[in-house]
Amino acid sequence: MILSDADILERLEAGDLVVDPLDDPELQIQPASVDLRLGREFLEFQRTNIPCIHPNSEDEVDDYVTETLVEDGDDFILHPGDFVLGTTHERVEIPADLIAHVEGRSSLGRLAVVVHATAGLCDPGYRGQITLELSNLGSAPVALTPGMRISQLTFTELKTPAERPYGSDRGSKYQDQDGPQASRIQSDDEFGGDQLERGD
Ligand SMILES: Nc1ccn([C@H]2C[C@H](O)[C@@H](COP(=O)(O)OP(=O)(O)OP(=O)(O)O)O2)c(=O)n1
Repeated sequence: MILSDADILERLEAGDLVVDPLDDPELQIQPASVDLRLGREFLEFQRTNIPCIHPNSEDEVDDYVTETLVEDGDDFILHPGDFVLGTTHERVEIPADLIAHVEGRSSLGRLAVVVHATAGLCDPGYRGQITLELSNLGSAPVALTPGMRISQLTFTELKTPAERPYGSDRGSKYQDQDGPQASRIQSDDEFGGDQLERGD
């Protein structure tokens, strides 16, 4: 079951679902979603000196990105073909019996701005800001202004609460992230590895 505006408000008031700060609930709470605003930090991949990003490399992906902080009154210009990481201004806490989906807003989609290139799921138990995978599929640069409503979160109730919510497990490498977080895929190995053995 997907939560409606009334359900979302009820869960926010109960305090187990958190969207913080929610400065303008009337504007941000939509019929079945919550609009989230763009934060001011961005991570961009350096285009030089990267031989290849290898998930099994010892190098952290953080070594390959540069951070930009957009000052008050400034915009971040997303050029055609660019891919950058941004962040929601809001921090969320998803209770164990809900899963949240990060969706783009139609108004930005119509400008060819995609908010999550692939991953758009916030696990039950997840806490933190949400890293946005921003790309511009169009042919015109688009100005992104910190504070603009950039994405929306929908919430689906699980049949039963997760037994091992995000954060209780040995993975959970993005729990409590603050600002855009580059991929930590390299730490997959220490959590059991994703490689097949010969004969698998
Ligand atoms: N666009 C997104 C999608 C997800 N998340 C956050 C919320 C998720 O609960 C958490 C982990 O997402 P995934 O499970 O998709 O990521 P991984 O499987 O790579 O990480 P892990 O091994 O930690 O589960 O990251 C985010 O910040 N931005």
